[in-house]
Amino acid sequence: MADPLLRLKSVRKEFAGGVIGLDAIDLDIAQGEFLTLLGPSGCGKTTTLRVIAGFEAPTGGTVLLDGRDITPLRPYDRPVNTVFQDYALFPHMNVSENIEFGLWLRKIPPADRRKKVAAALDMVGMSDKISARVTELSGGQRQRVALARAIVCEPRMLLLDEPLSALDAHLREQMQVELKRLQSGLGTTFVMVTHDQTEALSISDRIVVMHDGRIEQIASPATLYDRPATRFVASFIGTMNLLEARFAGLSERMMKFDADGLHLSIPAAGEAPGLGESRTIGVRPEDILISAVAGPATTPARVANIVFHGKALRIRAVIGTATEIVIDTPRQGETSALQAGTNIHVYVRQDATCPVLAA
Ligand SMILES: Nc1ncnc2c1ncn2[C@@H]1O[C@H](COP(=O)(O)OP(=O)(O)OP(=O)(O)O)[C@@H](O)[C@H]1O
Repeated sequence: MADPLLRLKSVRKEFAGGVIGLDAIDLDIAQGEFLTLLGPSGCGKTTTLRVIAGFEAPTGGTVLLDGRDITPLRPYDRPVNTVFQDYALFPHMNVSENIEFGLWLRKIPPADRRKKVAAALDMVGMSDKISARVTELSGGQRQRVALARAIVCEPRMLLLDEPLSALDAHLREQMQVELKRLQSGLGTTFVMVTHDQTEALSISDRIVVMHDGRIEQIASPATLYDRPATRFVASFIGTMNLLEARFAGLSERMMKFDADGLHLSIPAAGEAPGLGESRTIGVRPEDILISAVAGPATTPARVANIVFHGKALRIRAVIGTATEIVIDTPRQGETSALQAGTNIHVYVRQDATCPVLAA
């Protein structure tokens, strides 16, 4: 990436008692991107955000903004603003006063303050609530006021810590769309923390998957889904069959693998393993297809159980010696007649992207 807006260079955070919050993180964030920090509880997402904001001083490494070392700067001296999980609005102030507060601190003249407050409220669709008390607002409305307050000072970067976690599922989905629209409209760099992979996949330009204070992979949502680099990422993003497969030879630039009878075909890249050598290969449940009849590429399987998922069925089946696989199949015709114990034939979709996974 040429000249990132923000660069974390070997950033390390060791807390009192020797807990490693961040273990030498390197991360470049581009101007104007929507970047999400994703990972399980305790992986270091919030610590990363707090280090960028300046609330937490790293115990090693540097934070650069536009190439300038901002590591020693206090939060309020950074052109960065944070939207907190609980919104942190001032309950004794009305909507307009909440939004205006930061402008007042920066000694912006009253007429300009009013204009900026009106523009920020307009951006979040809350112009009609300018004089409302924040205690009278719904969760979604408070979230919008918190966003307006954060963008009104035109930060270079907006940091969002689980900003939608207090909202119910329906409103959350609606706010995801609004957040993305707001970010593209402003062209401001957004860095968001979430542990919700669906949210991360639907909203982000790039996702940083974290695990144990380290970065496992940084990629676009589609790349993370199609080509997870490690077992951790593969099992964290969506559902993935992690199959131990033996290399069975090269054919027409494809590497053939056998996973307990299931045939896998992967474009040859790099050095091929030795014959019989084993690799972990990821196969998405929707890439395993069911056939009523046996064919040269199919593998016999026995249905173990079926879970109804609305328009799809999730089938657990057993192949080979005792390998369990998960299959997602549309609910239609013959599949709706399947039940536990049914013998079926399965094969992997030809155009499936089956990543070879690192440990
Ligand atoms: N102030 C602190 N003192 C000691 N340890 C801390 C402190 N803050 C965070 N940690 C530890 O650092 C690690 C990373 O914490 P962090 O809050 O960044 O994780 P997270 O990914 O944001 O988790 P969550 O999704 O639960 O908020 C955890 O092991 C946590 O217990």
